Amino acid sequence: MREDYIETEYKPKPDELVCEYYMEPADGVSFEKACNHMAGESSIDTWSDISTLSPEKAQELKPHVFSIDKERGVVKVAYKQDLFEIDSVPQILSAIAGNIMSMKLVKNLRLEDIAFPKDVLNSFRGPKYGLNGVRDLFGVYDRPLVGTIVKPKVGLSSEKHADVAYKSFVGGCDIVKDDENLTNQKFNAFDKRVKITLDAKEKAEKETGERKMYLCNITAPTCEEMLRRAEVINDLGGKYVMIDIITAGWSALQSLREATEDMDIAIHAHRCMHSVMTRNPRHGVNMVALAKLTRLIGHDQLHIGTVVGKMHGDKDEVLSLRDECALDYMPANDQLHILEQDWGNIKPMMPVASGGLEPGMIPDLYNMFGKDVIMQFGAGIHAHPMGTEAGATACRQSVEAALENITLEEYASNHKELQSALEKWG
Ligand SMILES: O=C(O)[C@H](O)COP(=O)(O)O
Ligand SMILES: [Mg+2]
Repeated sequence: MREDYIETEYKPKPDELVCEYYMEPADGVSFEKACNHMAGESSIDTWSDISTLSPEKAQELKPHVFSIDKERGVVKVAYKQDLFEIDSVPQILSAIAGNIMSMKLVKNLRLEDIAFPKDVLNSFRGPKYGLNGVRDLFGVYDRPLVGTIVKPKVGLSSEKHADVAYKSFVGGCDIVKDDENLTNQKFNAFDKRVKITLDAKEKAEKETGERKMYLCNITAPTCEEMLRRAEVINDLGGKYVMIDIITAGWSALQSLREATEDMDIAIHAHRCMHSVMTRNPRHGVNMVALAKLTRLIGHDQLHIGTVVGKMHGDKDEVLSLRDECALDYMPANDQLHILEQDWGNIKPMMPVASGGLEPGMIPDLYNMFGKDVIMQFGAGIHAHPMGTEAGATACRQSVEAALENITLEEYASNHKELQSALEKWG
């Protein structure tokens, strides 16, 4: 192992990918030694001197640890883009979040953020629709979009599923989506569900005069089957697919984005299982890095948390995820471990707030997110005392109250669905 990767005077070059890490060396290991091994193992080096690594090659490709803050455990590394297959998220992650996460020399290691150089950005498609394209799909520009997740998560027949979707649509939902663990089970097979739920969507569109979308989960055992399911939806005139991004895997996400280039299909990204990597603040991968990779690949909308709902994620974290989805230029924020990123031609993604939400939370969500968000309610609609349709209506009423800056109590006085929701959830 070479021990010359630390150069705190070094300034990253435009052809380098920069990573920020949080690092705790193992007991008895110096911070510098851990830095050198982490930078080497993630690029050109290994645990002992290797005669096959020439000084010239090392000079050309060596990583630079250009910033160290021992007190906070923060380390920044610049990697030459030639180290990577620059249009492959799996390969990039195998380097910058691969073996290094398992090294005995570090007690804890967390990839906080990745800043992509121009050539990497340009080798990915980014979202086809993105935030503004999603708005165009609905023709809705002046309010947050409202969605539901059919509940129960699993167990309904396809017919019952389509009926719950229909009631949600006519009650006021713009979006109905499958839950993350509903794919192609015996009780509710994919091909039947997608057909009759899209029929229910069309019926509701005719009755309400609003554009509606059904986000069917195409997560599948193989890429071939996932793409077949996307094609079925496209052939039926569906405009959306949903995918579980972590369990499906990065190659599947890239394959899906490539395939949808020739379809009229937007992609909804559900992040279930992300907490295996993102929840421990001292080890793993920050959700910000995963969100940036999802945007780079080109999914159109992503779950980012709610602050007020049932999942972990404080306000700072959720809002920096929102910004990383939606801004064209992300300024650096040292405190939040955010690196500067100019997104160039990569379109913004629509942020999605979902998990443990009910109508009474909408004004808080609106204050935090503004209009550019999809708010999704599972139990917050299907556990409404007057039923699914009224639950959806209560959500739309709450959005109206938030937009008009009227208290929910006041608005509820002549909107019975909202009144009933407030009585149930307080
Ligand atoms: O996938 C999701 O985001 C959850 O299923 C939301 O459901 P809930 O609103 O009932 O928590
Ligand atoms: Mg869910």
